[in-house]
Amino acid sequence: MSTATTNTPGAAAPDNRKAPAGERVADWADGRLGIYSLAKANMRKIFPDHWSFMLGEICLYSFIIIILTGVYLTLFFHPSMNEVVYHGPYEPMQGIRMSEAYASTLNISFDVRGGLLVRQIHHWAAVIFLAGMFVHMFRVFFTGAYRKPREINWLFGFLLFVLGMFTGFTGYSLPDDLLSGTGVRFTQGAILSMPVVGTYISMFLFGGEFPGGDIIARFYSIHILLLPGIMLGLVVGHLILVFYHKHTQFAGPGRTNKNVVGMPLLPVYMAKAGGFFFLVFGFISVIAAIATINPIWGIGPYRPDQVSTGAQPDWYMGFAEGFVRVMPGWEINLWGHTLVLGVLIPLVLFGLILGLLALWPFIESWITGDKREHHILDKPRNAPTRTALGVAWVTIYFVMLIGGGNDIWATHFDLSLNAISWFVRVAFFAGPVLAFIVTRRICLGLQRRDKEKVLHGRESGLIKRLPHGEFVEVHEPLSPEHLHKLTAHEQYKPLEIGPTVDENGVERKVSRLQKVRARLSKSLYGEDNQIAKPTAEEYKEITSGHGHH
Ligand code: HEM
Ligand code: HEM
Repeated sequence: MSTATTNTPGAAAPDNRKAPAGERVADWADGRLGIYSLAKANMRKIFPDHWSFMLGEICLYSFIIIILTGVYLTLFFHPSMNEVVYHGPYEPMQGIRMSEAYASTLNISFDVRGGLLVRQIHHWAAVIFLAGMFVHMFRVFFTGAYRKPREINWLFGFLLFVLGMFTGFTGYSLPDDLLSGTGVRFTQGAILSMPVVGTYISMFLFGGEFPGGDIIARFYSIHILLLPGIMLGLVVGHLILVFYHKHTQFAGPGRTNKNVVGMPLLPVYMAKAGGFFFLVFGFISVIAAIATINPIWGIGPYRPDQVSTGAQPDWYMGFAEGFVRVMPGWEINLWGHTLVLGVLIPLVLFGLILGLLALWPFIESWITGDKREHHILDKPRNAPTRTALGVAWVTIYFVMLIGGGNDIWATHFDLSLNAISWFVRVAFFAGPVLAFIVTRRICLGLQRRDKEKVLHGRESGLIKRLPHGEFVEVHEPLSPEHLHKLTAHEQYKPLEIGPTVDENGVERKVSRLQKVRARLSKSLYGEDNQIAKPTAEEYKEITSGHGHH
């Protein structure tokens, strides 16, 4: 601290006694912020390395890019539904009536320096952000990284995914072009289908009858402030928790549930991360510079009496759209009120299917009864039921995405729209079941291959002829490291209810819930769901020469 100095004010200290400038700045900052001890404790934090741990970073960097470009767009975008007549540089729109929001987006695209590029970067980054979150979420799912103690962080992440979807939706609704207006109309239909509260919510949100004059301004506040603000808080919380829990790692020699093997945060990880940020930014900018996204000038301003053909939401909303498109248009009448099941059921299913994923960590730990901490990741093949359930979920998602784009599939592949709707309806039920069975079999097959490798070594491709004429392939033994990786996973033992009568003949009460739990545990994690790992005896027996090629 500066109290140690003997300098009188104004008299410069001799140069050789001065600390380097960097150190003095650091000292100055530390005296006011006290960050030294915090940094010291965390700078050498170890991060394990695996390519799939980059996915969270892609989410982070695309989020930052979205915020940076979003701020630029706010400088020129006018969130107003007031009508104006267009007199800008885009000739085909001359004299056309449109909202100020649409006119200002045309202005951003044609007049503002770098405007079109920034708009495109913002939109492409949003598409990549959500794709990144989707893949990151499934990296976490398939490796079981959501298990204790990371369940809350899974929920934080899940919220980020859902809020990201709605932030994207409010964003692409802002330009008030024909496509975005169609999307808003779709949403109003979904809101109206809610019993009792639907009409009130719609009137409140739109400030009267659709489309009203308020929705763009309201979506604007939600889009640039409310949702990104919450998301920013969640991202910070998410990363603090990643720090606090420490990152998980895949099994390997020397890696246990109690340590982390990897590189220090500073300088190695920070340097990598910094470079990776610019790579992601560069990649998104190149795409934005060469691939048009949302050319709003092509379809004109929104008018409630028109709908554009091939109207598609961004990919992350296609799943919700699919439910509505393929659902039969059922309606029932209850006490003089119409209940639009054709929209209400899709709305409920949308929430249910997403909710199931959010709650999965809790459901799984309830079924397995596993309350231990897990810092070593599972290989997807070693948790066949979980992997198969995840693939079944993804299958529903993508089947519904096909449903959401049924018109595009029909026009591009010359197919009947009805045939596609029927395909999606059948696939909604059959697809996940099929995906579950096939995935589980593949996982078990891979487990069998791992066992085979452990016991008989790696196929070398060398064919040898034995003295009695038989041809055999030479198998090479695995390295100890490889052997460790293939055998480190633990195998679940399903929950047992145990004897219901004790040695004195007293019956123990077992609730129906406990029975269901034990049955689920057995059918999901029982013997049929895993290939027993080779035992040390088996390994010794085979590698000692008998039967070994
Ligand atoms: C704005 C969106 C998100 C950002 C910026 C983000 C960022 C990150 C980062 C940088 C990591 C550490 C590196 C890695 O494992 O990839 C991480 C880990 C994690 N993320 Fe996310 N994430 C986001 C969304 C999600 C979502 C949607 C989920 C799941 C629903 C999720 C769940 C997790 C979990 C459980 C971990 C800990 C994993 C472990 O330690 O192995 N995150 N996240
Ligand atoms: C997760 C966060 C966000 C997502 C997913 C997102 C997504 C989008 C999308 C898809 C659009 C439509 C772009 C187009 O015209 O083609 C948009 C528009 C817009 N966004 Fe965002 N955005 C996010 C955050 C922000 C933030 C933080 C700001 C400002 C601080 C912002 C400002 C704007 C503005 C002003 C527009 C209208 C201009 C235009 O459409 O070109 N956004 N956003």
